[in-house]
Amino acid sequence: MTGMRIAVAADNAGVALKNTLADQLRADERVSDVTDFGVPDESDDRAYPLLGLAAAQAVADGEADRAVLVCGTGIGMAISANKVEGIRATVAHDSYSAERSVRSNDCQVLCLGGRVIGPELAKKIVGEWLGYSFDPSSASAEKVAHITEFEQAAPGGVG
Ligand SMILES: O=C[C@H](O)[C@H](O)COP(=O)(O)O
Repeated sequence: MTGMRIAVAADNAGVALKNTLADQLRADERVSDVTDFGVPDESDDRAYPLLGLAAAQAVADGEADRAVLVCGTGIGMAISANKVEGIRATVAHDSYSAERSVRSNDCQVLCLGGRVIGPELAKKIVGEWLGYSFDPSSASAEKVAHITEFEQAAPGGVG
C-alpha cells in the first residue's frame, strides 16, 4: 500500500508551524509525498486564501489525499478550503476534534493556528490525525452525504 500524499500551506503567520509539520510528515512512514504550496518563509506576505485554496484544490483534484493548512488561527484557512467543491476542512486544536473530523465528518483538511497552538501539541495532533480514516459504511456517512448533496445541488441547494 502506498502512503498518503499530503499538501501543506500557510501564510506568514503560520509558516513556522507549517514547516515544522512538513518535516514531521516527510519523516512519517505513512506519508509517501508532501507537497508544499508555500509560503516558504515569513518574508512572503501572500494572503492565506491564495495558499490554502491551492492546497485544497489539489486535494479536490485528487493530487493529494489530505492537507494541513496553517494561518494565525486556522480559521481563514478553513473558510477558504471549504469553498473548494468536495472539501471538508476544519480547525482542530484538540485530539478528540481532530479524530472526529475524520471519523465523523470525513474531513480531508486539518487547519491549525500558528498563533494558537504550540508546535509539540500540533505535531501530536497531526501524528494522530494521520492514523484515522473515515468508514464509508458507518452511520456517519449518510450524515456527511447531506452536505455533499447540498453542495452538488447548487445554486439553490436541496429543498
Ligand atoms: O484567519 C486568518 C489568519 O489568522 C491570518 O493568518 C491572519 O489574518 P489577519 O492578518 O487578517 O488577522
